[in-house]
Amino acid sequence: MRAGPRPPAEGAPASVVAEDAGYRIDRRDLVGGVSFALEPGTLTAMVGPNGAGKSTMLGLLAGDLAPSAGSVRIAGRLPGQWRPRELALHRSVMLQQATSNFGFSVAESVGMGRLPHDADPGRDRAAVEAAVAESDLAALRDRDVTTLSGGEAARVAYARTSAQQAPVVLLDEPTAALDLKHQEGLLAAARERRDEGACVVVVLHDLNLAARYADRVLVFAAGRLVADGAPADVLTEERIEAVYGQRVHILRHPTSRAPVIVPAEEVPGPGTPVRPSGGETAAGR
Ligand SMILES: Nc1ncnc2c1ncn2[C@@H]1O[C@H](COP(=O)(O)OP(=O)(O)OP(=O)(O)O)[C@@H](O)[C@H]1O
Repeated sequence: MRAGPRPPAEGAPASVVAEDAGYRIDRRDLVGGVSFALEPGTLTAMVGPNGAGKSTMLGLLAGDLAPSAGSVRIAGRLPGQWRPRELALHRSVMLQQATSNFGFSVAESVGMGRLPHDADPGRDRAAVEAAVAESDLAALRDRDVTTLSGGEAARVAYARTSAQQAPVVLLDEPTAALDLKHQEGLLAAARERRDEGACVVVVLHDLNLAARYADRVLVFAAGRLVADGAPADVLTEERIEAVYGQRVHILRHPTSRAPVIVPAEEVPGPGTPVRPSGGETAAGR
């Protein structure tokens, strides 16, 4: 059994609240006028085109960036009201560029997620073992982290976040480097954290993963929150085209009925002969 976050008490404050939050650099609003409240026991996906402000928003939620307008509260408190270790116990963050800790093994690197906790060898070991198993890292546990592939390193970064067992879990494109099976595994693990009562926020580019795993989708465009709601309500053909400039069709997943988003443009199928644009083929010469 994991000793994860407990379900919230009745009347507990929302896990994270952004109120008219903004972040400005060089007279440009990277994020502006964003408001939402995320409850414990929910999994929220933040989606939107490159440069829309998702990572900046995650940095604000984490308390790593100070808003230049409005406010962001974690469990009712402003970031400045947390001591660093307390904050690390309360929220875990997986950044987009997870760095490798030179000279450490996979198990040691995952164990770093336990640093904010009071050392309790039994509990720490159990948390690390659970996180190693959850991210399918048993066969790699003694490997030097600097020798890992990109996807393996991302799984270690997620496992470290998971071992932290924080009630707020913030993940920035955690599946970007992962193969199909490990993408599903990671989001299923994130959903388990949600079921244990955590507030999970995940930045995703894959709208199909967002549609299948998220309870709620926040769509960002040009630093603004342009849609907020259940995946089927938010991920419509019109909105995706407007936000991404890409025409899509929305199909339905055969079992879950979740939206399945596919680009509208045809591409040649695998059996389609590729004709040379002109002149002779190499074989015909
Ligand atoms: N330190 C900075 N100085 C200037 N501009 C920045 C800085 N950090 C981010 N930006 C810009 O702010 C915008 C939002 O960046 P952000 O990383 O939040 O976007 P994103 O939605 O996460 O994008 P992606 O999907 O490409 O990861 C981008 O245009 C980016 O170039």
